[in-house]
Amino acid sequence: MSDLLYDAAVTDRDVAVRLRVDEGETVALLGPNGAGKSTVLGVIAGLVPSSTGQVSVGGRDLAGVPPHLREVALLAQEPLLFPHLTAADNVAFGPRSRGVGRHEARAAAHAWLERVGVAALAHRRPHQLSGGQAQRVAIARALAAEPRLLLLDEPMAALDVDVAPALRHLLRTVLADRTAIVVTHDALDALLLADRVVVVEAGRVVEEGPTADVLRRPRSAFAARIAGLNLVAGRWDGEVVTQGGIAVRGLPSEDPPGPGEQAVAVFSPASVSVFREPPGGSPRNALPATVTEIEPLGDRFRVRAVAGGASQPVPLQAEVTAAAVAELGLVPGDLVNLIVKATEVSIHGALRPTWGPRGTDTVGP
Ligand SMILES: Nc1ncnc2c1ncn2[C@@H]1O[C@H](COP(=O)(O)OP(=O)(O)OP(=O)(O)O)[C@@H](O)[C@H]1O
Repeated sequence: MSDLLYDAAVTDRDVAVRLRVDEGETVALLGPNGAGKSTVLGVIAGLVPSSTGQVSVGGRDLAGVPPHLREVALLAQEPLLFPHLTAADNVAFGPRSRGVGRHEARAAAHAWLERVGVAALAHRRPHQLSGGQAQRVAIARALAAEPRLLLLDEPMAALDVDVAPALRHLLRTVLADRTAIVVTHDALDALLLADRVVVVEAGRVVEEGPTADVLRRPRSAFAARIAGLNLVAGRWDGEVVTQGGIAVRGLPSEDPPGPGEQAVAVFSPASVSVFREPPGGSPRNALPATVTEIEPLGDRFRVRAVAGGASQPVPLQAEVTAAAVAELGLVPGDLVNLIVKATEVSIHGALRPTWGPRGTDTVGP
């Protein structure tokens, strides 16, 4: 069932977008600067007036509904906490404004702070928190309001790279069963947080689809710039093993899969080289595959190939120099070995329901 139906235009910004988010689904909104992503979130949250169209959440038309009555919470890049309130009071603010009693609101605030890992900081004010801690408090505050729809506007953009992985892990857990839209410039965020991707360019939707499909075979210029990743899904057994028996070693991320659990190996085509023969005794991954397509990509070539045979195909791609293509004399149909170092492969536990439950080799719907 659809939870958000959005079909609205903001004429003076030339942003006209149609968007649907189903109950429990997380959609990543991708696009270049100025594409209109924040405008869409602003319209949903009631902060930017739309010129025409309609927005409904849970079947309720939001026309004329003030922001605080929309059951929508917006988490911005900057935590935007109330500076004069403690972390706990910031989080209790939502329940309090819904009429929840002081005692109960405090208890709820502490439970949320606990859940996001900063219960020990409940009495601090925002200026006594690091960027990552403040963003955790902001997540707790957004969730404590019990929104029907959660909007996240590049929630990790303002954070140091070393705190982003832990926060991404937290968001994965938080978003697993929630209706949400996350604006991001990061392919990995889209992959790990979202079921579906909608790409906006110059105020219009140019592409949408299941995250893994869009990232693997992007059709819009923007998606192509951030994506084109190799994704191999399977069972975790010290390496990711597909149903077809392909095994990929790599570095487990902050979300390591448990033994026997579903996992996904992610690596860039640029880290893959193509050989006719497998290099003997090498610690690298060597994936036998059949070349399906060779396309020019600026001064390089993208070699598309399929590993795992016809019954369990795993599409893969390598980005190689023109010299390498010429030297190997590559043509579609050739049998090759795709070589990638384990250190270039990141391994993630497959939490999202779109990954794995059907036991498929490839990531997809
Ligand atoms: N407050 C505003 N008043 C008028 N026009 C605005 C305002 N904010 C943004 N715009 C314009 O609306 C269009 C969409 O901007 P928006 O901020 O929604 O894009 P975005 O995709 O969120 O970009 P970014 O990735 O840079 O945050 C742009 O042309 C922008 O210049």
